[in-house]
Amino acid sequence: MSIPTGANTSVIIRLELQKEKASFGSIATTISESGGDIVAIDVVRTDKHATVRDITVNVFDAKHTDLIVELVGKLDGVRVAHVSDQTFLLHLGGKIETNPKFPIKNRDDLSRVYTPGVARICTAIAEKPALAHSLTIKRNTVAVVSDGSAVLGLGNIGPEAAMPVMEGKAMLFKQLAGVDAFPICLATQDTDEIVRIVKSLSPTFGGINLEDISAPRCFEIEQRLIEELDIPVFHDDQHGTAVVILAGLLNALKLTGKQLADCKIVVCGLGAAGTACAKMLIAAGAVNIVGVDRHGAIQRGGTYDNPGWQWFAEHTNPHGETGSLPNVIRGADVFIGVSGPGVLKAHDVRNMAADPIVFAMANPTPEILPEEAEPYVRVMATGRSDYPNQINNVLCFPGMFRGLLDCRASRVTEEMKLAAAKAIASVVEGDELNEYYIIPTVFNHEVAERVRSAVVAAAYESGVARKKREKSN
Ligand SMILES: NC(=O)c1ccc[n+]([C@@H]2O[C@H](COP(=O)([O-])OP(=O)(O)OC[C@H]3O[C@@H](n4cnc5c(N)ncnc54)[C@H](O)[C@@H]3O)[C@@H](O)[C@H]2O)c1
Ligand SMILES: O=C(O)C[C@H](O)C(=O)O
Ligand SMILES: [Mg+2]
Repeated sequence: MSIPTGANTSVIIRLELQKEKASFGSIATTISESGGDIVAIDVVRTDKHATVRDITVNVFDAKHTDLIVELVGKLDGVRVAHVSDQTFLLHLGGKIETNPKFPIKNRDDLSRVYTPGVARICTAIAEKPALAHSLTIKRNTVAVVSDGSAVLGLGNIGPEAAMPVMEGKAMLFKQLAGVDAFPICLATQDTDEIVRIVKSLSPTFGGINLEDISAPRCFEIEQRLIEELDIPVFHDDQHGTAVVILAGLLNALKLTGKQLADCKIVVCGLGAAGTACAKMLIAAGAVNIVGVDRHGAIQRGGTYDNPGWQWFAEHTNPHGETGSLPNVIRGADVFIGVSGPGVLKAHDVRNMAADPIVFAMANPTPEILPEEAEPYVRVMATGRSDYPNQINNVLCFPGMFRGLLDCRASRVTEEMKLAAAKAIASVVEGDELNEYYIIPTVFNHEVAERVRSAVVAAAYESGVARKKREKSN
């Protein structure tokens, strides 16, 4: 397969050009010869002798920007006045805000939304707490809670640095499924304290989306919150990721004609995402999974302190494979990476079975770049939006919570997750399915809607929906 590579971000380079000396042709050539893609040119001002232009250029990273700026700055009659990064610009002041549903226009309105009218609503809820679902934001609002301990693949970068990711998730909740989500980043990584804080916050919310909390603490935090709260709790990096991986794999296997039960699947990175993904694949029928972390493969029958790794020791590696990733990847049909950048090498992919499937999902930098895997791989996916086949939990969490909130489910069930995976896979149908299109894009409106319907149906079947089922005609 041949994979188009994408630029990562765009910068605006402000140039001052001396009309007599500078040639715009040579600027454009310099930028494009150094791999930059000019997407817009705006004239800022111009006079008899000089012109100032903003050139918007798609670039790969900061180093690439520096190279382009250096080369352009050396051209005759050109001065680089300023460089701004579009991604930073769009984060100025954060990405979300609160908006009232209607304006308070007069005293009458004021006395309804606020004192004294609001007191009647408070009293009604105090007498019947279930009314919070109909008379407050609870029924449409989700907390996106992180402690900043496993932010993307960037690691333990802390709560302030986690905020942009959580704000981004909140935007996606709203845009894709109409769910109001609040980013909440906590200044603690203590399990007991996180459980206590989230429980205390829960009256405001209809659901809790845990995000970027590292393994193994994430397992206990999620489990305790599920047991102690009456609203659904969902650790996105575990279950959202597992759902989308299964969806992508079901479709990729259709292309290769292989059966899940016959495949050797190597999962690399046995944290939140890797553990949940292996559990889900086994629930869906996988038999031969080998889990690998930094120290190598998890041994069948071994003893591990980490509860996730202990699960691998009890349920995976049926043939007792040993060694590091280059050893166990031999003959594998599928590689699933949820570890860190650059872990998988091209020669590892060459040693896989025929028609290898590689899901390199570490963010922002995958285990292997598509262009490196290209000569050897049959189906390739990453977690990023700038390559084909984006396998990212954003395909799951908006529709999942839309469904949970719509039927007032008390918790997330295994049946819901499996149904959600099948729903996502079903969006790519028939002839549409090919190596570059195994999974729908984030912008396909069918995705959240199908996931929502699948989750609601599964909630009623398993008896966890608390809203009366609406009669269908
Ligand atoms: N595409 C998606 O939707 C998606 C979803 C969740 C997580 N992820 C990515 O998966 C990665 C892990 O996320 P997580 O939430 O499970 O984090 P985590 O901290 O819970 O687990 C990460 C695990 O990977 C292991 N690891 C790190 N580097 C490794 C290496 N070089 N070789 C082998 N193992 C290694 C760690 O030891 C740890 O066990 C991150 O890069 C994250 O961005 C992607
Ligand atoms: O945030 C993402 O893009 C996906 C995932 O939740 C991750 O942690 O990498
Ligand atoms: Mg995450």
